[in-house]
Amino acid sequence: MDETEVTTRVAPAPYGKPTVIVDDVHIVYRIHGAGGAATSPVAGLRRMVTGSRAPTIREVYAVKGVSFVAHEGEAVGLIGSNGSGKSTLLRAIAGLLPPERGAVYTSGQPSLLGVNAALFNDLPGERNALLGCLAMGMGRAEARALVPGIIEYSGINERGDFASLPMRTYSSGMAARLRFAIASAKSHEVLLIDEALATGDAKFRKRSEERVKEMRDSAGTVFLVSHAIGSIRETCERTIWLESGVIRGDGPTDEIVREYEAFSKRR
Ligand SMILES: Nc1ncnc2c1ncn2[C@@H]1O[C@H](COP(=O)(O)OP(=O)(O)OP(=O)(O)O)[C@@H](O)[C@H]1O
Repeated sequence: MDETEVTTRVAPAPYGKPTVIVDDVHIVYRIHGAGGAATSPVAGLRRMVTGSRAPTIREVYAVKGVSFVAHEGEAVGLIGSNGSGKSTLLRAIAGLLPPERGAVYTSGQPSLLGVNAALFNDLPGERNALLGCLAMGMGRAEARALVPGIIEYSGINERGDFASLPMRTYSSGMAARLRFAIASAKSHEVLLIDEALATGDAKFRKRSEERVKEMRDSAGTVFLVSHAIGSIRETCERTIWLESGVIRGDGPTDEIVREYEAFSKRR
């Protein structure tokens, strides 16, 4: 494929109604006080001579005119090189980053499950599970009833009673498992998962892949950002490939992954 060509082969699958519409979205980060390129000694000297001031805002154009539609019952993989804009796009879908141009329309409030999902390090896992359920809008009785199942599903107690110990005593994999278990205790219309499964071991990855499929099958829409191409293949029948903030491919996972892998080998 020509490097500038964009592949769009979304099969007319029997999906439900659109849940996420991303319409020509552009995202720009502005870093205040970054000084721009004029921080070199020569630029500094020029500023001394001319009396000009250093620019204080630097812009990073992270997403450049991205458009697509996702539907009920779809699991969509997001792949691409480091810094290609995957997390930025996910945060924009979650409503956490306002687009510079274009718009995102979603049915309901999407839930973003990321590596940084807010859990409290000084509180035990079981307390975090309760708070997580309350934060997702559940009543106290419902949340309490779900906690044992969450702990069981996360598997954090497989090597002792870790649920009653502060989260800071957990390995990063255990924390990731608990985070995923909390998020998946509720069914989401749109669930956005950013590398959250990556630190789990093989057994947990298998289990979380099954859970993603269940959510997709119960008419949710799941987006999965991952460098673990195996997980993308396993859970997503559609994949969007981003490169430098632009969609390079959007279609059946097998085809898009093949093109991405060929591209990665050429680099
Ligand atoms: N908070 C921020 N402020 C400024 N620039 C940012 C910020 N977050 C990301 N960027 C920049 O935006 C671009 C896209 O980053 P993003 O994290 O979305 O990429 P990614 O595809 O998720 O990368 P990775 O695979 O490494 O996680 C990069 O150039 C990055 O440096």
